[in-house]
Amino acid sequence: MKKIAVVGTGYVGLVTGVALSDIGHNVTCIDIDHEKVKKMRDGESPIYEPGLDEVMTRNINAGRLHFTTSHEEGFVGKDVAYIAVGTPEREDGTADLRFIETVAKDIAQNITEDITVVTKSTVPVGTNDYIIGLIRDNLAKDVTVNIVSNPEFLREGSAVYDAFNGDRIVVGADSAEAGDLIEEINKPFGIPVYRTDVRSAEMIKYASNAFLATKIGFINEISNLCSRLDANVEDVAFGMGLDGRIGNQFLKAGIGYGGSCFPKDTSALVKIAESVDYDFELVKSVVSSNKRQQLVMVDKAKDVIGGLKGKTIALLGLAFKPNTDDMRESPAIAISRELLLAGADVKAYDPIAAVNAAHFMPDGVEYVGSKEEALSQADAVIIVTDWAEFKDMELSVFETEMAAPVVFDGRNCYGLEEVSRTNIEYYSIGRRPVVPEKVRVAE
Ligand SMILES: NC(=O)C1=CN([C@@H]2O[C@H](COP(=O)(O)OP(=O)(O)OC[C@H]3O[C@@H](n4cnc5c(N)ncnc54)[C@H](O)[C@@H]3O)[C@@H](O)[C@H]2O)C=CC1
Ligand SMILES: O=C(O)[C@H]1O[C@H](OP(=O)(O)OP(=O)(O)OC[C@H]2O[C@@H](n3ccc(=O)[nH]c3=O)[C@H](O)[C@@H]2O)[C@H](O)[C@@H](O)[C@@H]1O
Repeated sequence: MKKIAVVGTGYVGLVTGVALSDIGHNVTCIDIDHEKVKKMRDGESPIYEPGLDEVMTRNINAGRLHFTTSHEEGFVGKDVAYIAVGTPEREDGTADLRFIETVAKDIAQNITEDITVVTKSTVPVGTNDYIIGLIRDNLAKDVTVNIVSNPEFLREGSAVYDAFNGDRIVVGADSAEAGDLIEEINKPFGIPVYRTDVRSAEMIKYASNAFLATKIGFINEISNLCSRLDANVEDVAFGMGLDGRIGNQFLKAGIGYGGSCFPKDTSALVKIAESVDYDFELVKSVVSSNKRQQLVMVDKAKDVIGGLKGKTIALLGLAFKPNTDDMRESPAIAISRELLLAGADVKAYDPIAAVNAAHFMPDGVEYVGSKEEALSQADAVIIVTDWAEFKDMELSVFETEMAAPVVFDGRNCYGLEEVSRTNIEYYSIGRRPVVPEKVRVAE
């Protein structure tokens, strides 16, 4: 059992702290946000993440999980300090290391004995070298500090599951002793540990996210061809995925990826490349392809319903993916902006993310409390997020609530056969449209 501090209690820090306490370590999570810390002390997670409250409460009650806003208190007597603060995108696309730098100085000023610092945050190659220098230069006491890069691969919405069932744990260390310590700490997870040097570990994180983003971007481009060539992207992806070299994951075509990581990490990788005079053309085109993809359903709606001015468009789902309240870089933002710009009224519903959404979405969007309310009086609906509430609902809801249901499904939630048995005019990603007989006749 080790004594561990985790700095930053966002999606990564909180889940890391909770998981490390669950395997027996004594963990103190530090955050500067007093509101968050108050909630967490009461066993309430400040983020929506399935299963998190339960594991959190279990470990608080067992006396292994603590929360504080005080760096002084948080670092005292710790063997290890994990850094899990944000590294958001700057205006120019580079990663903003401000929060990391502050934490490095806080660590230097407050540690009382030898410590290993572990960087969980996603940081450009070379950052760990810079951070350890910053810590050593600012030390208040004569102690030894080592650094380990331990990038995180969890997905939002399944973060707790991923923490206990990841494919690998990457430990990048230039000091064998520090690497051994972090490997030992993680042993109870039973997840394979891959040891490498610090810089390679930093690159593994960016390369993994950029690769997954490329895979999504690729199938999205294929879906746009399928639409034009009357092929079915779901069948194409399935057929491709049967090849073990390709694999069937991350081949779901849709309205582009969003979230706090793929967009910022692809931009940062382009900038990392530029910093060493390399033009990373492939990732640059993934970034621009994704921006275009986020608007494919809006473009389709413009064509199909004859312009958007004065039309009411319902949005089902706002979060960038289901099972999260995270709105960062959600396609819903670009979609709403474009709809409003074209003169449409936008009525939006999300089962969980609506409160958060208001901070990210353009002004002028009306938020409603149910899918029925969003659909009633709408001229058309765009499905943005594939929440189970939408995927599993009876299609008759569209017919009951809308006078003439026109559905633009950005997540391919429904089978074409099933839709064909209804009166819904239906457009999805990379599949043929379904237009009921009476609409065709009227046209
Ligand atoms: N969100 C995700 O799914 C994943 C994120 N990552 C990476 O992990 C890092 C963290 O991401 P998130 O958890 O999404 O961030 P977040 O933005 O949700 O949380 C960051 C937290 O750090 C706190 N904080 C900021 N400065 C602090 C300081 N000086 N002392 C203590 N607390 C401080 C903030 O109050 C906030 O609660 C980023 O580098 C991100 O790229 C990596 C894998 C998955
Ligand atoms: O670095 C990170 O923050 C994390 O980024 C992603 O996780 P996350 O963004 O939480 O969610 P994903 O499930 O990867 O989905 C990202 C976006 O891609 C979209 N997506 C995903 C898969 C797919 O086949 N098609 C597709 O359009 C989703 O709808 C969503 O908008 C990675 O999957 C994690 O491994 C990584 O740790």
